[in-house]
Amino acid sequence: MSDTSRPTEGQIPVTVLTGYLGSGKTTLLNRILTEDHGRRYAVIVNEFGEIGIDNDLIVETDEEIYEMNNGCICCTVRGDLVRVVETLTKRAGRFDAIVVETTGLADPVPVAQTFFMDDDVRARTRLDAVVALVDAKHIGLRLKDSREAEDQIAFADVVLLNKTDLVTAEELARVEATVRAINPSAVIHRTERSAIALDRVLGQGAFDLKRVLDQDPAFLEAAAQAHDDHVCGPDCDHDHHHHDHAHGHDHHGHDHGHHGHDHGHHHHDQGEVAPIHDVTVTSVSLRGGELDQNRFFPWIQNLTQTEGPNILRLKGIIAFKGDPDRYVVQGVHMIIEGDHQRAWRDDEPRESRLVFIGRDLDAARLEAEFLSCAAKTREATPA
Ligand SMILES: Nc1nc2c(ncn2[C@@H]2O[C@H](COP(=O)(O)OP(=O)(O)OP(=O)(O)O)[C@@H](O)[C@H]2O)c(=O)[nH]1
Repeated sequence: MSDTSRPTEGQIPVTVLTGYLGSGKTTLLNRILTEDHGRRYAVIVNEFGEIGIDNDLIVETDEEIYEMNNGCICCTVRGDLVRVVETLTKRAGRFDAIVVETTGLADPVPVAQTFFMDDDVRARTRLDAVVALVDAKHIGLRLKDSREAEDQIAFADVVLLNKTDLVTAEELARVEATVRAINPSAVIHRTERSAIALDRVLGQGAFDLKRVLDQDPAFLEAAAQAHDDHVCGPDCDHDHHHHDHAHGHDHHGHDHGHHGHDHGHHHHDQGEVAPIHDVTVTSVSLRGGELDQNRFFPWIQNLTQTEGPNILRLKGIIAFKGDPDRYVVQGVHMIIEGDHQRAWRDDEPRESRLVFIGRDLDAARLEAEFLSCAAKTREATPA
């Protein structure tokens, strides 16, 4: 391990959680926030769909949670990340460590660089480990169509090979061999529902700057360069080393209702620079009032069976008419699950929110069908 990555007294350890959409990051985060480990975590969450569902899916906690929704953590809001971390480090003593949950489409490299690009941040924090969640069931598909999925695994210090319940032993062995081929040095743990002794994930001292520099000698230079433009502006080409995927889809097209994703990765608007994300992925955010469960469930089940391959992720908080509890629905491709969460509070509107993230999403159709699940308001009384 190099000197630069050696922990020194007073540096706050930072764990970066990465992994593709729906791989189990929030599930792990919730374990970190609820298990009785005697440590306090400050959490920074960056999400992709824009109507703030992720924050609602994190367990209620006394820990400090910072939501960053105005773009993707690995590019446009990196300056914000520096500021949040700076703020946190000034409050050192109130927590023991920082956990950063990135969006499923983020490249962990620029997020990691953040902890080296600013002198203050660098002096006060220590990147402990980049932990990648891998969805054992869907990673095969993802590696075919998404560069991000591979980059996330390649850069990880610790990999949780998750959702082992959804694959056979043979499939799992194949997936593990694939992960190993992408990243020969990561520690790999097999998990179900992200269940793991947290001391195998946190406090690892696993981020190895020397290994990173061996693979990418420009890592720290790129970090310094990123510091110059700080908010990673349009000319941000600091570290897009292997983001060479083509784009060309109109990913504004699905901007819908209450802001579709509009993701904020529009480096290409300025010309030459390749986008650092898979811009064929878009999101559709929907809002409505109370829904009728007899309409909603058949619709969403049918939709995920027919459109599943294009739906990378769906998440929703639904208000069913007559139901005192919030209902959370989540899906990854054709696998969908739902559960009651907690009672609606008197001071919150009984509103239903649903976000789809995927490819070729038909926003108009999704919205029309979603709205047609609305619970009927009181029958009109005949005059
Ligand atoms: N069957 C099964 N489902 C899992 C497992 N781990 C997580 N899930 C489910 O997969 C879905 C996605 O899990 P999350 O923890 O929200 O995934 P995430 O990586 O935070 O998702 P994004 O924030 O959208 O990228 C949820 O419905 C989880 O309950 C697992 O090991 N097995």
